[in-house]
Amino acid sequence: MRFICIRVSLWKSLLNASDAVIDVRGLNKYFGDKHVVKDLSLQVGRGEILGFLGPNGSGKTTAIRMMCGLLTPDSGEGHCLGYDIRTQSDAIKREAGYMTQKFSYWEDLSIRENLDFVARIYELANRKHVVDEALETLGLTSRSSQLARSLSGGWKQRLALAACMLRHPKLLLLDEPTAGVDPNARRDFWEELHELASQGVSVLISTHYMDEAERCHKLAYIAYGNLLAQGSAESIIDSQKLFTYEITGSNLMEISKSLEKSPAIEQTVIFGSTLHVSGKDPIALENALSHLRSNAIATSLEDVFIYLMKHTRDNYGEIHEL
Ligand SMILES: Nc1ncnc2c1ncn2[C@@H]1O[C@H](COP(=O)(O)OP(=O)(O)OP(=O)(O)O)[C@@H](O)[C@H]1O
Repeated sequence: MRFICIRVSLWKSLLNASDAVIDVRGLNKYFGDKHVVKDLSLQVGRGEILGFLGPNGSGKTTAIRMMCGLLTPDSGEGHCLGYDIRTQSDAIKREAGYMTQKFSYWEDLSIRENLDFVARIYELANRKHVVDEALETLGLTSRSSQLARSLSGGWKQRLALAACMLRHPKLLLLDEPTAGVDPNARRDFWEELHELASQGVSVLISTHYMDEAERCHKLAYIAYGNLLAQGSAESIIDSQKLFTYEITGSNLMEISKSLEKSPAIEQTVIFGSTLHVSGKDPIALENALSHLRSNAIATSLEDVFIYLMKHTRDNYGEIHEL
C-alpha cells in the first residue's frame, strides 16, 4: 500500500487540471423511468489510470458510453479528448480506444488477420507496419497466425487491446477487460496498462477486482447510479472513518451473526478463515469485541466498498432499484 501511495503522490505532482482528458459534469441518463446515471462528474488526467468500480448494473457502462460519445446524456455536459461529448462525438469515437465487455472480434480470423481487418476499417496507412508494431508491443507476434477462436481469455483480451491501440489513442476506455481472465494474464495486462500510462495514455477501466482497484492512480465508486467516492484508494479508505478488527478461527458465521446485533458494529465480513469487524467508534468497537480474541488491522479497500454498497442499498436500493 505504501508503494501505491508514493506512486499516487508522484502522479499527482505531475498532473495539473489543464491535463484533463475527460472532464464531465452533472451527467444524467434515464432508460424509460429508470434513472441509471445520476449527476455524474468525473475527471481523468493525462497518463492517469482511473478505476471505475461498483456493483453490477450500477451504471458504469452507461457512463463510459456517454463519455466516449456513444450515448447522449439526458443532461450534463463535458469534454473528452478536448471534444464536446454532445456535439463532437464522431471525433471522440475516432480518437478514443474503447474495449467493450464482450470480445467482439472475428473468431475465425487469426490474430494478425483480425488486426489487419481493423486497420483496414480505420483506413490506416502503412498497415503492415502498424499491425507488426501492435503485435510486437502486446507480445502477440509468436501467436499471430493463431485463430482468435482458439485463444484463452487472457490472449483474447490482449488481441482486443492491440486492436484498440492500432490508432495510438491517447485515451483507453476499458469495460471490464479482465473479467474471467486468470491472475497471471491479468497481471501482464496491468503491466501493459502502466507502461501505456507512463507514455501519457489515459485509461478509464471498470473492474470488480480489488487487486486491480489498488493498481489504479484514482478510483471512482458508483452504486445505483450515484458516484459515492472518488480519489486515491488511501483517501477513499480514510473518508469512511472505519476501524476494523480481525478474528480468525472457526464458527465465524455464528460469531458474525451475534456481533451484527451490536450497535457498535457497522459490518462484519468473512474473508475465508478471517472475519473483519468494522465500526465507527473505536472504543465502543473494542468493548463489543472484548470477549473475543481479535486484532486491530488497517481497514481495507474491500471493507470500505462493502460498507459503501450496503449503505447505498439502504438509502437508495429500494426506491431506485435498477
Ligand atoms: N440500452 C438500455 N436500455 C434499457 N436499460 C438499459 C440499457 N443499457 C443499460 N440499461 C440498464 O441500466 C442499468 C445500468 O447498466 P450498466 O450496464 O450501465 O451497468 P454496469 O455498472 O456497467 O453493470 P455491470 O457491472 O453488470 O456491467 C442496468 O439496470 C441496465 O439493465
